[in-house]
Amino acid sequence: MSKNKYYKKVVELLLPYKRYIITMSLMMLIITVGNICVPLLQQNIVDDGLIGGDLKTLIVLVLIVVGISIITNLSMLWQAYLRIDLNATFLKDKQMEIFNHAFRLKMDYIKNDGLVQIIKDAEYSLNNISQITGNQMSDTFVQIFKFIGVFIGLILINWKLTVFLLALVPIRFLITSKISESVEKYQMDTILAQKEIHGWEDDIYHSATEIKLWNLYNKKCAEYNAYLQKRNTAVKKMGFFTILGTLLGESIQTIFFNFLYVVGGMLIWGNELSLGGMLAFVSYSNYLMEPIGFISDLKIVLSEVFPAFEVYDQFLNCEEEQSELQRIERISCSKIDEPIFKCKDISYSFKDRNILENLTMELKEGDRIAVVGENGSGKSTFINLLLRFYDLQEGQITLNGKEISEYELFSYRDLFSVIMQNPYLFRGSIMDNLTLFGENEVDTELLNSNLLEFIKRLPEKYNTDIGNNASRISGGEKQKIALIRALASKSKILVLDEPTAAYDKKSEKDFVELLEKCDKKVIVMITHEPELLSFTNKIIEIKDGRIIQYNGYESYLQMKKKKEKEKDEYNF
Ligand SMILES: Nc1ncnc2c1ncn2[C@@H]1O[C@H](COP(=O)(O)OP(=O)(O)OP(=O)(O)O)[C@@H](O)[C@H]1O
Repeated sequence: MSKNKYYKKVVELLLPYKRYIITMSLMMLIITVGNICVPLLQQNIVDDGLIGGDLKTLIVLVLIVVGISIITNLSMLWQAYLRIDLNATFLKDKQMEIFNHAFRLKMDYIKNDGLVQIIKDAEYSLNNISQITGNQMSDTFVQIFKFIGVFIGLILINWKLTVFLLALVPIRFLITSKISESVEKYQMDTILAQKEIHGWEDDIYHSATEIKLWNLYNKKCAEYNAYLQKRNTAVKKMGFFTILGTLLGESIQTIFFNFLYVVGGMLIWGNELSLGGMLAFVSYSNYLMEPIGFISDLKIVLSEVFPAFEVYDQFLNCEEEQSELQRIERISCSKIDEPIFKCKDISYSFKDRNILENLTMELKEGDRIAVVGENGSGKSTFINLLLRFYDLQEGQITLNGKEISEYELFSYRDLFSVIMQNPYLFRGSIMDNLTLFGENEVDTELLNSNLLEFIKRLPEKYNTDIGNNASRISGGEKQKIALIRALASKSKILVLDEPTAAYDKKSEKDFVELLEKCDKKVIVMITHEPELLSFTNKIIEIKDGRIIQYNGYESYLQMKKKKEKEKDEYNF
């Protein structure tokens, strides 16, 4: 992004908060007027009051100065409150933006980086970006107004001294401009190092058990140390250059400030300036120096913000599954009662590796389909295409005659109830998970099913708190709750990926009994369990990217036996 684009971005980001900015500017205007008046009054206090010996004038002038100070301080307080409010509101709005966007991202991004890392990276950039509504930034606006006020005041006292002081501005700007280039570079290094840490942490948080089992604690500590070291090196360099910029600027300022006495003395001796004027000028020149410092340091602050824009923009540019416009334009699936899916010549590959080739098949009411195949043959890939987690690369899938991409995504997904290989249960009670916190109605028949027998043995029954990621119940119990949750939903199609992997034999039988009674119009399951295969009326085997279809378990078994016999004969 070019520098101009960065500045445009700052304006774009602040535009929705213009009411805050206008009110804050009004406050600043009051402060500015105060800053113009006070040095002039100060000059009169010394010249007319102190040196002129007029007590009444002195008291009146002092009271006016005190009054102005009270008004400007109250304005500052109100302005500071608005600034805090703006910063908090900006952060909240942007965090919601991150959450909304992250959850709508295409599955590819989520599978590659993991949602935790995506959100953490974006939030880290946001924290840097939020400096544009933070203290330094809005203080800089205060300082700009202050600068204008004090500048006018000082010009009125003596323009020659003011011009001398202003010669400082280009020198200070040149220094910060050079320094900010280094700050920007090291800020980008810091963000990239932090991204690596987020990815690493995401992996570590999911592998606590393995780390203990394999005694990897020391190794992982060393890895963490190396990552933190890398980030800290960048942070330290960035911090060093930031301070260097400020210190160099302040040193130049001090030199100018001291030489002010020399120039001022010459003007007093030449009768171009009164002593009161000189004293007022010196004390208020500090008010001019402060804004100059602030404004030039702003460049350094922005050089910390700009690299964060880059990373945040990359996040925002990641494609969503469905845009708002698509949501409105697409057809709703809510009226579909009898779904018929036709898959025609579907091919799918990861990079250059073909997974599925010219897959053609049909799913319709009454189908009880098992998808079988070796590990890595593409069973989950097919399910992901059906659920629109992956975009089709070749071929088409139609639902009741229309391409599935023509349907509105959320209502399309409502057609399905899915149990993934490793289902996730939310933190809460068993009942919370069965009803999805009140979203789902679970009828008594399902609640009384044999599969939920285990709940009766729990002291708190359905109110049992299952802990984080169902850590307080067993793997089989978790799968059972996930199944009942799926069966309770009003969806038409049930998709199951190895649904009984953690079941005992009896539970498998209970499971099949339950499926026999369920009202789902289509059931698709990835399984190799004979008990489940015998329940199905169609078996689809994925082999070398292609599919072989069998009309039920019997024909599948016969074909398997035939092939084994042929193999034996060949070997013999
Ligand atoms: N995001 C990905 N990037 C690259 N390759 C992938 C990705 N996801 C899956 N694959 C590969 O695609 C192949 C098919 O994966 P898929 O998960 O569909 O297999 P599967 O038949 O469901 O396997 P399993 O029975 O082991 O669950 C695998 O070899 C896998 O390594």
